[in-house]
Amino acid sequence: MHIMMQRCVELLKRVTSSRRSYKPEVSGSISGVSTASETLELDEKQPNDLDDPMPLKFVRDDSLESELDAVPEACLPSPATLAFEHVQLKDLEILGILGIGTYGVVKLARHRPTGRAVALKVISKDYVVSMRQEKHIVRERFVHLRLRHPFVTTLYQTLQDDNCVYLVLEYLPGGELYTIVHSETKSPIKLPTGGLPISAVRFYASCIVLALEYLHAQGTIYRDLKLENLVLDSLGYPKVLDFGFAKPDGVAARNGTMCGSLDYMAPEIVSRNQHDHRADVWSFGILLYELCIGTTPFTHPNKREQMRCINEEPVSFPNGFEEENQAICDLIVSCLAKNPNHRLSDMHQIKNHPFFKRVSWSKLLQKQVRVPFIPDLHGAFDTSRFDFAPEDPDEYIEPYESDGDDWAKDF
Ligand SMILES: Nc1ncnc2c1ncn2[C@@H]1O[C@H](COP(=O)(O)OP(=O)(O)OP(=O)(O)O)[C@@H](O)[C@H]1O
Repeated sequence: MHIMMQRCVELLKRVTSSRRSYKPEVSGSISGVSTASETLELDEKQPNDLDDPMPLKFVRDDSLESELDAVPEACLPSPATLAFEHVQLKDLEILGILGIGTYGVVKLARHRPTGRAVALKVISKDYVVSMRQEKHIVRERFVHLRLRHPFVTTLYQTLQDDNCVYLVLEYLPGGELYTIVHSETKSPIKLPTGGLPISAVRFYASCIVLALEYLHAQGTIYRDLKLENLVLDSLGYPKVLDFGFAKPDGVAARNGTMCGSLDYMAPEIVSRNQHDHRADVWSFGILLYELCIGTTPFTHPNKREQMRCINEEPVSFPNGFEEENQAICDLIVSCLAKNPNHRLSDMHQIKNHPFFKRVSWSKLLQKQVRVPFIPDLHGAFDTSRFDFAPEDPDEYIEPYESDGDDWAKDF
């Protein structure tokens, strides 16, 4: 494992309590995948295999250039639309580590000139190159910078120095939705039987519907919907973060691109068929199930068997749940049709489903509805909703030696 990531993982391990047993602290990637039935070839730097209980993130390079060509220029961010720009690294006081992802360490920082809290996603250039993820990181920046929505994390700016690229994000102090669903100690609304009360499910799901509706209208497929990528703001509203797998939808996804977390992955992605925004509808169905039940519906310690379940097994609910919760179960089943042509086709159809009948979408968008859980926070720098680790003063960052390909030039 890369040394910087390893040090951060060690640091967080010291403070991390219970996490999803099947969530990796740093997940792996599979390269060279050709068909689902073939043995998946693993990147030698990631010693996982299909029988490993750790989940994998599936990544395969696809051409960025043609996707960028397909995005109308009007969609690109104008500097005038950015609310918080001209941040310089020297102005950021790093306070500690909020989270570790596959590619980045996310730190809390104080912007000294304004006194504002920001989340700084730090990504080692050496790590990016060693994992052959240059195009995905460039795409994350490209897609995320132009997004502005109440339920999408704002990316203010990107930066770079010799060894790292940086994403300067708004800090969301309410913690991950994962914590609300799974934590025994930090979730006052988690049901003893697992899952959340249906009214809370409806609230979080409605916000996510609006976020996905916005992303799809922007021509972006998100492709990485999961509880860990939904973080609450100070009012308790969830926001989508992490656009590492998002892609402009201008060009249909080619065969072969596997991306996202397997638990949430649509059958057409698992089977390496073409996919579009309906892959997000599937992931939304999985998320709904997890919000209700407390687990995802297609899990198995063996990844090949899990893929078979995703492709073949019908979704089933615990005893009695369906009888008492017909509307949400119907919605889940309609999102989890194996064939994307038989699925609810878009967020508009989902909004019109009876489960959301009483939702006032306009009030929700203005954040004027009753929230099931308001984080108890003390100030803009409160980290109590995270497994926060003070920054390691000895943190080592692998020096980066460019081979001449200036992939980070726009950061
Ligand atoms: N803006 C933010 N505010 C608060 N916490 C954040 C923010 N951004 C990220 N985090 C925390 O850091 C974690 C990792 O961030 P992120 O998902 O962006 O990294 P990643 O490397 O892309 O991860 P992944 O493994 O999902 O690809 C999140 O799950 C969350 O806990």
